[in-house]
Amino acid sequence: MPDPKTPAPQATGHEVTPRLEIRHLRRFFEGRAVVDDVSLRVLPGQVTCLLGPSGCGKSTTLRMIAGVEMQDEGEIYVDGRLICDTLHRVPPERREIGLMFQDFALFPHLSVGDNVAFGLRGAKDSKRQRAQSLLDRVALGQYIDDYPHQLSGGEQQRVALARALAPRPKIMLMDEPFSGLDNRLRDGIRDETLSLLKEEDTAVLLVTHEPEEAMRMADEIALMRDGKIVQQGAPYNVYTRPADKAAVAFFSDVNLLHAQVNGALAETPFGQFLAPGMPDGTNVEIVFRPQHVRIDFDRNGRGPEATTTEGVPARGVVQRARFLGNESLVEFRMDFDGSVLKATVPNVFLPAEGRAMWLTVPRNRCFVFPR
Ligand SMILES: Nc1ncnc2c1ncn2[C@@H]1O[C@H](COP(=O)(O)OP(=O)(O)OP(=O)(O)O)[C@@H](O)[C@H]1O
Repeated sequence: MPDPKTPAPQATGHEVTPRLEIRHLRRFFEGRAVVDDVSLRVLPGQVTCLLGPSGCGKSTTLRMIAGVEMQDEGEIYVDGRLICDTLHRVPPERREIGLMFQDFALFPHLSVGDNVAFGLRGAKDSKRQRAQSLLDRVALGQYIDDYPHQLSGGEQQRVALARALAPRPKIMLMDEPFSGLDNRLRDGIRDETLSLLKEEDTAVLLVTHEPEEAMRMADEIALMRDGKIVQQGAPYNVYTRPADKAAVAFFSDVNLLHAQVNGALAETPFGQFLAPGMPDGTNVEIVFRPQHVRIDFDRNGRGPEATTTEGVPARGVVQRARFLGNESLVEFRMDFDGSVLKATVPNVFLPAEGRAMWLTVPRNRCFVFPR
């Protein structure tokens, strides 16, 4: 058994002790590291989203924290106490960790109230009281004596949430918990869930492959790829200062320009881009999102004046324009090399096919990465 007094090695007197901390977790399947040196911390009342494409190792990470899977390397700490390394492990039921998965299963033969109270100890009255207060909180108080089959899918999901929260877990692990819900229900349930978890000061580690869900829910996003965390930070920082091209592309469509560095500058048809610290001859990709492309009208064969912040305009011809509801997507075939660049514009903007327009790329919205 790990010594419960063993502190997390980096804990100091001044910082808040993370509710959950994992250090250098590794898990191999058939010789392949599906979780490869993953470290992260979640503070009380904080939501961290483990975000990444299918198969990148998110669920395996969660299963190791829950204790249903054993890591090959690394340690797990709760409130600064070691609960699991490769030699010792606190069993899952003693980790004070709640689980909520997409395929939650309520007990069909138990009432809603008994489902919520299932993991509780103590007197019947106090268990019912706790169940009632949590059900009230998820707006299902009046269904305490009903049975799961009498509730809708979304309502059952809220019961599952109340059940997971009932024992007041220190940590809640959630694996795509909202993906089974239809869109109309999802936003409301997500927001309710979040406020309930914050109110209980629970540390949440939520796994999702949907960037919008992570942006909506997370205090911190840990972007995962091929078993590794490639970037970690507040949603705004991960979105606006992506670590690499794939990190940009995970959140939105991207446009790409290829160039070579000369004197710390990359020359393109949109003018020069700064490439600080990159040696001459480095092949780079300039990456920018369609929403940041500026569109200007053609003025007798010319575009707007070049500026240092916007660079040089390049001419393109509208190939296709579609209205997507909140925005319009316009695809341009560019004169300089025949490639297609995408631009999105709020609301309705549907220029005719074949119309010439000028595009510029604001420098503060571009990312220059070595290829
Ligand atoms: N028990 C196992 N035996 C062998 N390979 C496994 C096992 N469990 C997971 N894997 C593999 O490990 C990799 C990571 O799986 P994991 O379920 O953690 O990914 P994920 O990011 O959660 O994906 P998804 O979102 O699709 O669930 C996958 O390639 C998967 O096939």
